[in-house]
Amino acid sequence: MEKLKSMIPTSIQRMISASTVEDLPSTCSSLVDFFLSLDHFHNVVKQLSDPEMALCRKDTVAAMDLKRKGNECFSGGDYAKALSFYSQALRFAPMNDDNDENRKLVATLYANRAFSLHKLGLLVECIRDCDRAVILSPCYAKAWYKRGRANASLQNYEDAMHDLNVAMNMELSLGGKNRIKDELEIISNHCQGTSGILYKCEEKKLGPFDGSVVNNKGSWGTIIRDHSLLVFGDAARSYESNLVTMLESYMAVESHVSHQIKLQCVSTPAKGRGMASLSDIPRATLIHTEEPYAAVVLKHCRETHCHFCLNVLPADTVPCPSCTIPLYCSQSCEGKAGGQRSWSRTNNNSINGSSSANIEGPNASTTRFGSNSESSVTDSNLEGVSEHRHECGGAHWAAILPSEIVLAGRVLAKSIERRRHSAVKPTEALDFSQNYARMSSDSKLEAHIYSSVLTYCLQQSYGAEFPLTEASVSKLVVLISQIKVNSMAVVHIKSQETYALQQTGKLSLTDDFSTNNIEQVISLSRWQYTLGLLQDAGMIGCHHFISRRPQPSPSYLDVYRILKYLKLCSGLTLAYSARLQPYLVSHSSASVEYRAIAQGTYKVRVGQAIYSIGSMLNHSCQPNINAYFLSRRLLIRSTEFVAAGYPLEISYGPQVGQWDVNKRHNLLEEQYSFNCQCTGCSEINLSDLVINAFSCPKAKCSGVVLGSRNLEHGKQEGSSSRSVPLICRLERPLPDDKLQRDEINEVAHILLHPSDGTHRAYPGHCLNCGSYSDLESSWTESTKSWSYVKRLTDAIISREVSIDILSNALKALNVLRSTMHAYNKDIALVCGISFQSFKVENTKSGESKLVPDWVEDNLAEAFCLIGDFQRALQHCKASIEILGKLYHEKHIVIANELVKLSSIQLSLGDRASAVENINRLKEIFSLYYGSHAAKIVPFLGSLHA
Ligand SMILES: C[S@@+](CC[C@H](N)C(=O)[O-])C[C@H]1O[C@@H](n2cnc3c(N)ncnc32)[C@H](O)[C@@H]1O
Repeated sequence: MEKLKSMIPTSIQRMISASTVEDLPSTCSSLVDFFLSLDHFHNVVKQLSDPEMALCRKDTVAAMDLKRKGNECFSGGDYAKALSFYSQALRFAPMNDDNDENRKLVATLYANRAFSLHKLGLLVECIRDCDRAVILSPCYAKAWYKRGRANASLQNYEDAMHDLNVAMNMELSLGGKNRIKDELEIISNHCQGTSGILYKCEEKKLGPFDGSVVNNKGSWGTIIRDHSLLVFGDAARSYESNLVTMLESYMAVESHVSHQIKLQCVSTPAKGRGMASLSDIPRATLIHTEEPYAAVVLKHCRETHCHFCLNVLPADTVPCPSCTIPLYCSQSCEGKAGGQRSWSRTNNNSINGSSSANIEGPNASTTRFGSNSESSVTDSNLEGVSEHRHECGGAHWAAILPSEIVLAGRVLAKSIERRRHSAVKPTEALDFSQNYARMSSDSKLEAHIYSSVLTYCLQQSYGAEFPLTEASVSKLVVLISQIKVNSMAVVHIKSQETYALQQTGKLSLTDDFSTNNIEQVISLSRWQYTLGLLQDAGMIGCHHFISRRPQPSPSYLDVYRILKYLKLCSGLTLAYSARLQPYLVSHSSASVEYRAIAQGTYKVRVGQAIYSIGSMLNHSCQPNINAYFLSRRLLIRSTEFVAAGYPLEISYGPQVGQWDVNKRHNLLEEQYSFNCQCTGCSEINLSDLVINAFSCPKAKCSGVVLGSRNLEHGKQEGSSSRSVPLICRLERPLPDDKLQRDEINEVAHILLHPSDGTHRAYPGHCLNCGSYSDLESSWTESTKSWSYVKRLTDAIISREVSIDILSNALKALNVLRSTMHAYNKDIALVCGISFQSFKVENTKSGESKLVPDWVEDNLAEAFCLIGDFQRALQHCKASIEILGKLYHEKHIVIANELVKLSSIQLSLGDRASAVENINRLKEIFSLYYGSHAAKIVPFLGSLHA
């Protein structure tokens, strides 16, 4: 694209740079004329849209080669790698209905993958792959046999007997028949011996990593099907009861949208249209939910998240039938996304009157065990329109162009298809605002280029319905600018935890164990399975796991790696960390202490989507509603009481307390091209005053010393025609502290009306007592101190925290405390804030990338890492205290800190305080997520003292 851009004549570039929406017909016309006469343009679009030149075409040779590699790995015992090769092979394998050879190849690949999944203990996934294999090849004995084995391990004896009987009938070899007979006998004996309820696995036959339950004590196993979890024994019971308790405790909070709440579109001069409710809304009310008009997975999640529902992919991914790019979590999602050609939808599973009529077909609404996504994606959003069909068939433009351009293509394709189906005008559903005039020259030019290219690509699917004319290109330019303003990032919540291991004061954990590939293999059921395994079988499970690793004698480091590898959910980790301790001590030369510290949640952007109502919500740096997502479904919940008619506003990212007003404005201007007019920005509030402020040099004075930057904002506000704003809004009382409301009001008055009073706000002077502070030297000192903090950050990231680095950081903290104001946000971060906030950086390719804004670089974290939980506790408390001043007391940031605090308290055996904090954090999580808190923050259910 860069080359194409550089070839555009300067005159056209200038014209585009100065254009408004009204000029688009002429700018697009000039550009289209130029492109049509340019060979390079024709080459580019041909490469992008011609299926014959596509890089993502199906390829039998590649599929066969990958299958061979998979077989080699399987024979060599590397099942994780084998799984990965078979999945790759499936992506390349042609899946057209009319070719028996292709059908056979795909069936074999699913069956082979099922064998690998079985070896890895992923039984539910194994069954799903067997289902797929028998749909394609109903007489495939191997697939029936493997499904029978997996069903037996899951205690589905009836299904297991049925599958094995079918396999027996189809198996041709005598040896094979005998093996199946043996299996049938074992199952039948177990069923008789246990009345078909209790199944004692024989470790010899069904070893832990032969895909069966490690349960050599003969204890109970449980499967919680509706949550797609596989938990065994005590783990299952405790998980189940926690889940029930959690769900019960949230019953009080409604779990569906209140019918009384009717939203209406309102308009204000400052922000344009927005949404408000016709009636009062109590806090924590679910106000609205909706499926996207169109959505797209972000590029960095393509290999890890379902391209339709956006959930994390399981190990048994389903590829697109017609190209090699999209991956789905199930055939149901694949069917909804709608590639060009799919396998026949007939269910061939009625062989021998099969009772296992659970074979997943795209028409089936759920699989037997349910996939995490199935239940959350409704059919109502489909309206007969498939999202991927126009991109499919082998052309790779959708894989190359930036996500927001692909999203624009999807929106347009949907409107064309809707028109085909119901005579709706293509523009009718797209009544969104745009900010074209405020876009930078570069963005305008890029929008023009991408629109021309996309028009050409879409033309391949829609021909005369979307011809390559300036009208089409201009429509797309507007659409792209609408998407820039109105699309929402689909964000999923993740939890995180730190493992702490102490060995003679210094911690040195260089993690050479690459988890990346394996992580993709591990699904939730696998974590739970292994967790159940560890808990149920105690250390035996751990031994088994470790014995699979190359090291002859497992050490504490192995356990650390395993925990990291498994990414166990923090609460449960806490629960069984005590069990690991004796193991760790007995297996390492030095005394080792192990603790797990829950770190709360952080957000990950997985997709970009357009919502009919959600995209109309305006922004506020002090939002009164929370937007969150289940799969790709948007949910809106009030986080405070909102009076009828009062605007409902989400945060597009920045919030009061997180950044000062200037930073917030810059970000909103850069990313969304508007100048924020929210209440949080038009009022002066405590956190904006102190967030970057210095302390008063006079002892015992808690006044604020502002730098010139803080004052600049005040002057800006003062120069506007606004009157002195009310500082303390009714619904948001400031914390009752030394800095009283009167004082804030007074400061605001001074800032906004400098000539009115006797006081003047000068940089470097305390607003309370007027004492002068040398900000120049404060800056120098604090800059030096930050460098020590930075070193601590690096040490934590590399897991190499030494006493020296830590003590220097502590000294730096003291300096910072004496120069910066007590409520300075950065000090809170140093003290112990652990939430990871992410900012979006735009790379050169125009694709957004997530980078950590502030990693867990703090003292509480560092003290956890070296095992000094007492001091970690102090710093964590200090952090919460400061954050309490900057945010309102029920802010999600506080909840995240409380997770860590209660986790440390549990580690220290202070149960009473932990319970108090756990209750506080649960209250906050339920305010933000209501009845979905248990689903979104799964560790809540198990975080109990
Ligand atoms: C997603 S749209 C919201 C709906 C939009 N107001 C409309 O009329 O269609 C985002 C746009 O609304 C306006 N907007 C939203 N929040 C704002 C705020 N806090 N201050 C000023 N303008 C805002 C900006 O023009 C922004 O580009």
